[in-house]
Amino acid sequence: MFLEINNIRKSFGESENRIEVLKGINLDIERGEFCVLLGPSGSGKSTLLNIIGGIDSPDAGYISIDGEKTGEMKEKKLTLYRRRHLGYIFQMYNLIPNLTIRENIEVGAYLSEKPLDIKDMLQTLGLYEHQHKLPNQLSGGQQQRTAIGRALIKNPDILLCDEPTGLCGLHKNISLLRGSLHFCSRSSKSIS
Ligand SMILES: Nc1ncnc2c1ncn2[C@@H]1O[C@H](COP(=O)(O)OP(=O)(O)OP(=O)(O)O)[C@@H](O)[C@H]1O
Repeated sequence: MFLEINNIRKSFGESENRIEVLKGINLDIERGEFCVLLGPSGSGKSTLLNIIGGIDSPDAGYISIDGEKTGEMKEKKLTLYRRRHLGYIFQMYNLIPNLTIRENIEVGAYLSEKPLDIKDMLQTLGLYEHQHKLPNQLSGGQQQRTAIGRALIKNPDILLCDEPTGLCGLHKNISLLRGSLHFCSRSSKSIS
C-alpha cells in the first residue's frame, strides 16, 4: 500500500468550543490511484489534506507513505518528504506576489530532483503569454493554474489538490503525471 491513512482523528478548540472534525478516517490508496474526497463545506477535507501533507498533525492515528509513518519522521526528513514527493495545490493558491508567473512555477521546479519542462508547463496551462506578469495582473482561474503548474512541475509522487477546479480540461497534465497518486478534495456543494 503506497498511502495508508489509519484511524486519523483531529479536533480544534477547547472545552465547549471543541469541535471534532475527523473522527477516525481510514483509507488505503495505491500508487497511480486517483481519489476524490467529497464532503460539505467545513467537514474536514482541507484538514485531512494538511495532515497527509505533513502541514498539520493528527491527534491520533497515522499516515504512512510507502511504509514509512510521517509522524515518526524527524523535522528534516519531513521537510525532504514534502519537498521531494509532494505537490500541493492550495485552495487559496498561495502564490508569491512579487514573483512573476514563470518564477512562481519555477519555485516548484527548484524543489524537485526530476522537474518537468517549464516551457511545456506554461504552454499546457495556457500561461505562456502571461509568464512575465505578476499574480495580481491575472484572473482567478489563471492564478489557480499557476498554482497547479507550481505543484505539477515537481512531477511529484503524490499530488494533493484542494478544490482544484482549474484542473478540469487539463488532461494533458494528468497524463504527464501518470504513475503518480492524485488526491483531490471538492465540496459536494460545488459538484451539484
Ligand atoms: N486551525 C483551525 N483552528 C480551528 N478550527 C479549524 C482550524 N482549521 C479548520 N478548522 C475548523 O475545522 C472544520 C473543518 O475545516 P476544513 O477547512 O478542513 O473544512 P473543508 O471540508 O475543507 O471546508 P471547505 O469545503 O469549505 O473548504 C471547520 O469547522 C473549520 O472551522
